[in-house]
Amino acid sequence: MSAVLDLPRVLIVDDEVRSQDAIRRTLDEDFTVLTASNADEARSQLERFEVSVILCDQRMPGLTGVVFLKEVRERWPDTVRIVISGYTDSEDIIAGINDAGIYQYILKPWVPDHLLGAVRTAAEAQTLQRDMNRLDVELRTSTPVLRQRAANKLERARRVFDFDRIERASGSPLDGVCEMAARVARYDLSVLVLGESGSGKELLARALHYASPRAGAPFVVENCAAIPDTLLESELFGHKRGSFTGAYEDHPGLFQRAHNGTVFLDEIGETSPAFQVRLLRVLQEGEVRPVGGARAVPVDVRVIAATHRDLEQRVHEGLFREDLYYRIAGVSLTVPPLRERPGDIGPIAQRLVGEVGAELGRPRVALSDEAMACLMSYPWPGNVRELRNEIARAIALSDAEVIEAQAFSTRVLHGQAGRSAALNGQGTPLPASGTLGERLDAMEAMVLRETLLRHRWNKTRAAKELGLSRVGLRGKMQRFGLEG
Ligand SMILES: Nc1ncnc2c1ncn2[C@@H]1O[C@H](COP(=O)(O)OP(=O)(O)OP(=O)(O)O)[C@@H](O)[C@H]1O
Repeated sequence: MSAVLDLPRVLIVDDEVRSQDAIRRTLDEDFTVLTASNADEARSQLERFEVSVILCDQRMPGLTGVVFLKEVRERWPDTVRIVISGYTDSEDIIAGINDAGIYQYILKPWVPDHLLGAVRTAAEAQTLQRDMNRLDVELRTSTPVLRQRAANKLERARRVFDFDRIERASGSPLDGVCEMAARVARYDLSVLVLGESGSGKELLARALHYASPRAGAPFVVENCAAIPDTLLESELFGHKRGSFTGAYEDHPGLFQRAHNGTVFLDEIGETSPAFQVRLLRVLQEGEVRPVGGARAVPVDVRVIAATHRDLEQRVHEGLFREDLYYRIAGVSLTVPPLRERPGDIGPIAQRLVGEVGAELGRPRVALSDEAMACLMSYPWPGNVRELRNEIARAIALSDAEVIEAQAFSTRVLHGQAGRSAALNGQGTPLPASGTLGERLDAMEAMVLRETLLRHRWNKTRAAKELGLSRVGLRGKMQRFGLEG
């Protein structure tokens, strides 16, 4: 470990000691570097130290980096997550970008300056988030200068998480939802956000928090479906040292960390009856009793809960406590699924291209008109999250700065096929006129391009799939002007 202990901590998880050393040498001057060779070692480092950034190799003994980082997101949400991977792992990683909340992925062989820059930016992002969480304390206890600084930071956070951050077309059904959320923000009512998975419930809850008088105190998120009951209780209400195996020290719990702020309880509909009783008691009494603790601790939080279920129906079925339902559903807001507001797809896609492009180091990428039309005609069962994943995938798989529709997955192209007579059964646009030879040529060019895209322009693999020799494939690529 580096000698200077007050530098931000970075944890490298890699089973190859030589890679660990190379990364350590790159980061050593700016960070306190910790290392782990496997998930168990990484967990014990995370339990012992506050880690700003975790850099995890995608290939780990027993599990993938992305799977491990999902766990890190749930248990240590403040640690910014970066994955380092080989070229061939990118599909897996793109699929996990949202689930594991990966801040960035870095391809091997990495360039030292690039790696250092990425980790510095990640550490700054973590500091900003942590600062925002501490604003409340600063505002209440510090000198006028510090108070002013804290107020400025809060103003910045308010701008970042403003309702305008929720992209939508003018006249979108979301206008009414945001208006209502902005109105209830100033009153200390509990709010229940309903909507399909990936539709933007958390984004709405965050905007509501930052528009509320509690904005200076933390906004903390717990996904109630992600962890088993007993862990959920200790996550939310805390635990005392020794209260169960693995409880090595006192742990304050999210309700305490969110004191004066907002707790966002995602997927509340998935909680067990036993947990619902405990949560109800906390909300009624305004105090939490850590697992294994004798004393209750007073907490003042606003609860925003969310679910993709019909919670009223679950109450009728006896699966959700009625008294808890009325506690958490002071006001209900519904985020409509993306397919019910197709006008929003365009503005959201534009924003996501900008955001994801910047994250992947491709700030100038844009969508072709045809690609945009393709996105707009797909029903998006996974809502904005699916749209974001699709855009991330297309950017990563395409070398060009203008993303064409062919860079999308066949699922999305296929969705377009269902609604357009000009498309064949593969979802590939066919020329509407021309001789049979010309139309077959156009189709052949599309099949070649689609296959090459999927194999990231690896000619050996594309030729193998198509039953061609490499030379044969190269000849066809030249004929159709395809370049990789
Ligand atoms: N209107 C929007 N404008 C821009 N980004 C959006 C919008 N809606 C959602 N997103 C983005 O889509 C992703 C999913 O949104 P979010 O996490 O808020 O959905 P959710 O409904 O809470 O999902 P889940 O219930 O599965 O947790 C996030 O990256 C979010 O920033």
